[in-house]
Amino acid sequence: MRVVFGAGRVAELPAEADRFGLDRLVVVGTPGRAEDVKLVSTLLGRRVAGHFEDARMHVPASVVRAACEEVGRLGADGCVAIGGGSVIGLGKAVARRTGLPVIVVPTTYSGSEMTPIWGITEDGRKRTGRDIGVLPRSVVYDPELTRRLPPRVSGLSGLNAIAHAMEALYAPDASPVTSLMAEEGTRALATALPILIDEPGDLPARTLALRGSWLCGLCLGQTTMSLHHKLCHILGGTFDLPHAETHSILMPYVAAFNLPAAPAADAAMSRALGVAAPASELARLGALAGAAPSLGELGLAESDLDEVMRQVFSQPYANPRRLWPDEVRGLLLAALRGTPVQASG
Ligand SMILES: NC(=O)C1=CN([C@@H]2O[C@H](COP(=O)(O)OP(=O)(O)OC[C@H]3O[C@@H](n4cnc5c(N)ncnc54)[C@H](O)[C@@H]3O)[C@@H](O)[C@H]2O)C=CC1
Ligand SMILES: O=C(O)/C=C\C(=O)CC(=O)O
Repeated sequence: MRVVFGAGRVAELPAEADRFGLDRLVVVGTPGRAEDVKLVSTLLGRRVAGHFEDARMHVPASVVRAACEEVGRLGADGCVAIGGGSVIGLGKAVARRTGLPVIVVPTTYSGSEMTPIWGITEDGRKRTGRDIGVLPRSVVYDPELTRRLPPRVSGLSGLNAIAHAMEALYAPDASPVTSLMAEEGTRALATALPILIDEPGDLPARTLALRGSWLCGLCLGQTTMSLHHKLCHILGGTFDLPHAETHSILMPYVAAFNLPAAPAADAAMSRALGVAAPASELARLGALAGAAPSLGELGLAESDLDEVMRQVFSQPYANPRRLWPDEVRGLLLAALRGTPVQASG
């Protein structure tokens, strides 16, 4: 995978397309972000065969089918996806179905561009998998493009990236390299996000945050995720809760639950966040970003927890602390009610 990183470097997109011999590209975007699609289309000029601007969160299968039909109708030889994790996810899903390459220009901090993980939602279930074929051929990170990203989207998607790092630190297949990336990615985002919430146009902080999401995304792609990602996956796929906000609300509870069972991860998170109690700091950052105070505020009901629990325990899952149903339900209830997170962890 190639990475082009730096302010103004989106101008190198045509050279990236030429490097792979792509000259019938479909530009993929999301409703409300027509200006991004226009910018990329203008840069790519004659290499653009058409557009598909209907990417949605959690990548509904119906949208994937529609995008693939359009790609086929246009005789495209690849896609350029510009946007957040939802757009990148659609680009990957199209790559998986058509075998065509995708080039990605990320504009949030989800980290998806760095992973071979695809996800598709159908009939109230989100399926995910790993396939090296969906990994973007080239990723163009340009902090200039993120200067008008709203503070809330910056904060919540940045916390989603920190969640990748936290779970990478206690992953069963963590390595010294993934742990270094996780700690440094967390430090970069935890430093940049409060600045961006106050000053969204701050270019050095934008650059630092993109660097952090690059590192955290790599961690996600290279390790096995645990309870936190499992819960968010279920809450997003089955209950349609918003992805990054769900991560932001739940992460402090999972940190308080898991980190005491993973001392090295706990120490790394403490160093990266510059505090003794990472869980409380993650809760503070979530509130600063504008996350709702509880999963209940997002619409999750206590009666939904039976289904969440059924799915969590439907197959074995990696986790540093043994999972007992009453403890997992207790964690979920606390997050659902917005009970103040325990200072431990
Ligand atoms: N497969 C993987 O490795 C991963 C996948 N994901 C997936 O990514 C999705 C969530 O991604 P997010 O980026 O959090 O959300 P998103 O892609 O839905 O974007 C959030 C909002 O930000 C807006 N936005 C994007 N760029 C903007 C800009 N430059 N200026 C102003 N507004 C802008 C979008 O229009 C949207 O309203 C989920 O579907 C999740 O499953 C997330 C992480 C990793
Ligand atoms: O949950 C995450 O942030 C990481 C992976 C995914 O979102 C994959 C997916 O569900 O699309």
